[in-house]
Amino acid sequence: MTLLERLRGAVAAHGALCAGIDPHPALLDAWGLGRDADGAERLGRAVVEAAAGRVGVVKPQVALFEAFGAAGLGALERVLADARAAGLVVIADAKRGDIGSTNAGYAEAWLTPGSPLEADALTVSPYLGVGALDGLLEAAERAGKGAFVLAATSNPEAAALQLARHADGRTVAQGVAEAVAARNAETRAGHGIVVGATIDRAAFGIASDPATPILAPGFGAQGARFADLGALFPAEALVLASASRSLLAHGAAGVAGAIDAAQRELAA
Ligand SMILES: O=c1ccn([C@@H]2O[C@H](COP(=O)(O)O)[C@@H](O)[C@H]2O)c(=O)[nH]1
Repeated sequence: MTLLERLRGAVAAHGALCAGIDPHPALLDAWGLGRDADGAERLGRAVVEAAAGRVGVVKPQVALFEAFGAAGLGALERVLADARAAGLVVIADAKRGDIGSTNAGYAEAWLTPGSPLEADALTVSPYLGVGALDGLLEAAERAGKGAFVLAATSNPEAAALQLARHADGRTVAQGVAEAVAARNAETRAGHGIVVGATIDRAAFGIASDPATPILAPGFGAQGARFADLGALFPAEALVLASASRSLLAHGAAGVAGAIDAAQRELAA
C-alpha cells in the first residue's frame, strides 16, 4: 500500500486532524513531567493513547526528543513504535535534507522497515535542491512510505526565501510543489508537501493536486482556525490539519477532549 492510500484511508476514517506530539519544556512542566527523556516519552505515549481511534495521523516533533540526546531518541523510538502499533500513520517531523549521498542515511534511519526510528513519512527540506531528495524519495517508495517536502512553511520568516521567484516567474515554493506533484504523477506514491495554514497559498502560486497530500501546520497555537479548513484549502485536496500545542495545553487528561473538539470544528 502506498502512503497516499494509507493517508486517504486514515482521513476517511478519522478526519483531517493530525495530532502533533511536541514535548516542549513548558508542556512537560504543565503535565507535571520532568524536563527529560522520560517526561518526553510519557507525554508522547499518552498522546498516542488518546489519539488512537480519534485521529488517523500523528506527527512527533523530533527536535524536542533529540534535545535529550541518546535517551531522547530512545524515548522517541518507543513513541514511534506505540503509534505504529496503534495503527496511526506516523509523520516524523525531523525536517531532514542534505546532499544526495547523505540523504540516503536519513532514508535508512526513518523510512526503512524494521529500523529503530521507523516512521511512515518524514518531513524533508528541499533547500539543497529538490533533486537531492531523489534517492530518499525512491527509498521511501520502495518501502511504501513517503516524504513531506517543505514548500511554503507556516512561519513568517520563510516568506522571503519561499516567495523568491525563478526566472520563469514561479515562486520557489511553487517550484517545490510542482516537482513533488510531477513525481507523484509518475509513481502514485503520495509524497506530500508542507503548506502552512497561516499563509496566503495563492500568493505562493501553490495549486492543489489531489494526489499530493498537504501537511498544513499552523492550526491552533499559530492562529489558523480549525473551522476555516474549508476556506483555506480546496475540497479536493487531501489536507492534514496539524496542531500541537493547542491540543496538548490542558495536560494528559485534556488531550482526548481537545482532539475531539478540534475534530468537531474541522468537520463543521
Ligand atoms: O511549516 C511548518 C512546518 C512544521 N511545523 C511544525 O508543526 C508543529 C506546530 O506546532 P504548534 O504547537 O501547533 O504551533 C511544530 O512541531 C512545528 O515544528 C510548523 O509549525 N510549520
